[in-house]
Amino acid sequence: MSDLSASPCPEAATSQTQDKVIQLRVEVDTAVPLIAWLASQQQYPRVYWQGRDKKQEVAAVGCAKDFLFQDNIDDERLAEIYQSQKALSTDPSIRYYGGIAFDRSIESWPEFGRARFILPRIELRRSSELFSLMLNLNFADNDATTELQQATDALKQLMPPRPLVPPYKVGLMARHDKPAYPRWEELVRQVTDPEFNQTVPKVVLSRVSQLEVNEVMDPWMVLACWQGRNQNSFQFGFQFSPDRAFISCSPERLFQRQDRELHTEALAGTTVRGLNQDEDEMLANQLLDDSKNSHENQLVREHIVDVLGPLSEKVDADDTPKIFKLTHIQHLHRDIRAQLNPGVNDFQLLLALHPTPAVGGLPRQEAMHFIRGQEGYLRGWYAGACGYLNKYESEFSVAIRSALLEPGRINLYAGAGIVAGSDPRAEWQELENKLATIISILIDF
Ligand SMILES: C=C(O[C@H]1C=CC=C(C(=O)O)[C@@H]1O)C(=O)O
Ligand SMILES: [Mg+2]
Repeated sequence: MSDLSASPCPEAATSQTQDKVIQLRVEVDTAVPLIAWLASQQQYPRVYWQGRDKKQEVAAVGCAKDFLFQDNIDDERLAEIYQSQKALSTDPSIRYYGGIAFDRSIESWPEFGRARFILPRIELRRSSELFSLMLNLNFADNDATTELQQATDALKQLMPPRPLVPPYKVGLMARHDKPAYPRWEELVRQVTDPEFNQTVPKVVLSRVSQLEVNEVMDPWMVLACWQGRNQNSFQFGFQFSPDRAFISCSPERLFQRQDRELHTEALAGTTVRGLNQDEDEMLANQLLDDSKNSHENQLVREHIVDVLGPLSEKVDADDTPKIFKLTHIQHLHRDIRAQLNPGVNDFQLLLALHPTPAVGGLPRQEAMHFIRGQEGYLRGWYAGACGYLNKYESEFSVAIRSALLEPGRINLYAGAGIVAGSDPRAEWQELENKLATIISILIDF
């Protein structure tokens, strides 16, 4: 790492290229525990990302460029800004990390905004077994001397990784669910009412469970434990200031794009895991045969195929669902692949695909309208889309199984797809099942 701290000089940075945004890289010859490294840094923002296949892992600190859309956001403008930012560099390795809120037409959480993307100042990336340290320089907004001074300062502030304190349970003082059960029951009844359901066949209702705690939790320690107990998921976190962090251990891919090849999926329909292999198998078979759960998944598949059609040369989706297993629950899952039309960009994909009927509903606008008016709390980045983009590849996960950590409070989010045949009690229990992994980490019971 000392190589890099010594190297940023204006000549090295600007002479070889006309690019305004450039990245300097050095290989790191020892394995670094990335979450522990991130937890010991003192700079903000702090970002962590690990893909579901575990091939790519990133910890990033500081920022060389920050796009925050706090009050309002015009999707076309967002796409334009990204296109012009992309034009500032020819380096395929430069990535912007960030997320969009579930509902960009209403207010979102402070700091996170309706959308926020950053070009980190420093990234530590693992690609399979190889580690590298990247320094991003942005000469579009700063003169060379100022930019290099800021970059050098950021490098000097880097700290070595400290071992994370072993898991401990928090002292829980109170828990508040919003909506609480009586309201939940009312909402499920409204959505399953035949007249409503005829025009709006699916609404994904959700709940925030606010845990009042008397300790300061290190979000990165919580994420590291969560990661240890939920291997089959994306893991990511965004902390823009010391007081708030959004972390997620989500099984759901919104999309992965490599050049024009797109992978997405329909993940919806849920049951618990069995206590032994036979019971687990039986539950999986019941899930595959269950009409309510099949309908939940089928609606997602159909919608994704429909919206990808105009953007793609070819779309291909699994006809029958498979089982996708997590630690405490199992889902129905269908793979969907597409060959995109030339020129389709990531923001077009984000806007077309998000929110999928696995987190919003169908028809999208009517379901969103219902959620906005009735759910009774602000989803913010829960069920939003988080990930990274660059010229040739991008990946986004749907930010479910997520938590917002604030001083004295942990907000846990869970939702369930409500369709004809949904029972309020069973769907409430499904929310609980979806929180089982994180609750088992946080609380002694
Ligand atoms: C909305 C969530 O889950 C979605 C993803 C998989 C299964 C789901 C379900 O069976 O209801 C949901 O559509 C959540 O976990 O908050
Ligand atoms: Mg469900």
